[in-house]
Amino acid sequence: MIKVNIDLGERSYPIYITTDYSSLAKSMSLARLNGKLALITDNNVDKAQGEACIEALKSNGLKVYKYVIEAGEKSKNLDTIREIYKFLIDNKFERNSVLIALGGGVVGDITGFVAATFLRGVNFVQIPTSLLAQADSSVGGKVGVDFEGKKNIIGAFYQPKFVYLNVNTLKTLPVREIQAGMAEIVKHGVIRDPEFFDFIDYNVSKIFNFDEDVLQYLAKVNCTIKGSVVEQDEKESGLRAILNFGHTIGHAIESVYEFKYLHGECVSLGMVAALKMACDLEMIEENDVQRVVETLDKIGLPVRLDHIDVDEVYERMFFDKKVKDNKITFVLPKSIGEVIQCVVEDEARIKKAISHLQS
Ligand SMILES: NC(=O)c1ccc[n+]([C@@H]2O[C@H](COP(=O)([O-])OP(=O)(O)OC[C@H]3O[C@@H](n4cnc5c(N)ncnc54)[C@H](O)[C@@H]3O)[C@@H](O)[C@H]2O)c1
Ligand SMILES: O=C(O)C(=O)C[C@@H](O)[C@H](O)[C@H](O)COP(=O)(O)O
Ligand SMILES: [Zn+2]
Repeated sequence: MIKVNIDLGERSYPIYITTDYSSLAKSMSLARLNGKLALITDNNVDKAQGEACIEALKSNGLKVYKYVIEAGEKSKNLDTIREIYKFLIDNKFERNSVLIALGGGVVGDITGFVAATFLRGVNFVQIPTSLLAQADSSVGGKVGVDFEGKKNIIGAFYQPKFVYLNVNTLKTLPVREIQAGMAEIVKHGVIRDPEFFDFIDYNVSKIFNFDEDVLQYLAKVNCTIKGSVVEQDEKESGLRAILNFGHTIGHAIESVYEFKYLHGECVSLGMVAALKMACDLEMIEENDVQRVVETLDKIGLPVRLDHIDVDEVYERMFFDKKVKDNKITFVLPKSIGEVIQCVVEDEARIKKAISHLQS
């Protein structure tokens, strides 16, 4: 088992990178979590992973209350939150209770938000089962839901007690979801680590063939990159916004197309648009842009769309959390491994970047 620590003072926690559920019960004891347990999952994950995970928890003699939501982004809203609150109240959950998120980013974001707000905060554990959740959403404490078509507009920062990352859960994940998860991994390489970017590019086929060593190394470096950014700026007052590379345009595409495209797919498109904008601004070499686009393409991620409604996407970008005084801050790469934050006010330039996505 590999351990990565996220150092946030009294909110510090370990990420355990494993290949099965056998250390889960021990991890619960180590974290001194012995209150009532609610496992929140979705219908797909429940079918694929529920039994093995619950069996592992029960080996501590723990009773597990399970709540299953419908899979997909459309569940990431306040209606689902309300139903989970009712479930917890009906089953008399108390302050020392533990909410376990078993699933992808949707389950993690929802469960974390309930944990942050129910009884003003109960214990929270992340067991990420999608590649995207293992590489990104289970780490760093951003939790929340979408509202009226706007992404993550209601939420909190709330850290888990630990993250239990079993790379073999990926074996039951659909290929399209693995591709989507890879977008956030490529993002980490582009914003912080050129060697890691090369590693990803070189190992694409091993990743898709579930090579345990490659997957564990991938998870370790990802969590270390994301963790180091979060450690320096937990509440996103500055540096952390670099983790939003590709998300300004990406989130807008996600909302405009009403979640027809997966989050990771939209991040891929958003990264391509940001790279093109940086190239137009002569900040990055064309060659670096091409390398990232080729890697995304090799993974099977979208790098353009048959049709893109440039005006709609532009309007929707103004709900981004990086908007201040109606001006948008973009995260733009200078090279593979380095990004800067930069206000871009020129509407024509922004629209040109979006229109680069039209095939
Ligand atoms: N909090 C953060 O920092 C953060 C970071 C990145 C993304 N996000 C959010 O995460 C969400 C996307 O996460 P996601 O891509 O994991 O989506 P998801 O949670 O919808 O999971 C993707 C799909 O895979 C299924 N699935 C997950 N694990 C499985 C497994 N092991 N076997 C079989 N099926 C499995 C799910 O049921 C779902 O259908 C978005 O809402 C995004 O905004 C949050
Ligand atoms: O952890 C972060 O910080 C991120 O920005 C990671 C993103 O990949 C993630 O999609 C996040 O949920 C986006 O946050 P938002 O604040 O732009 O809604
Ligand atoms: Zn993201």
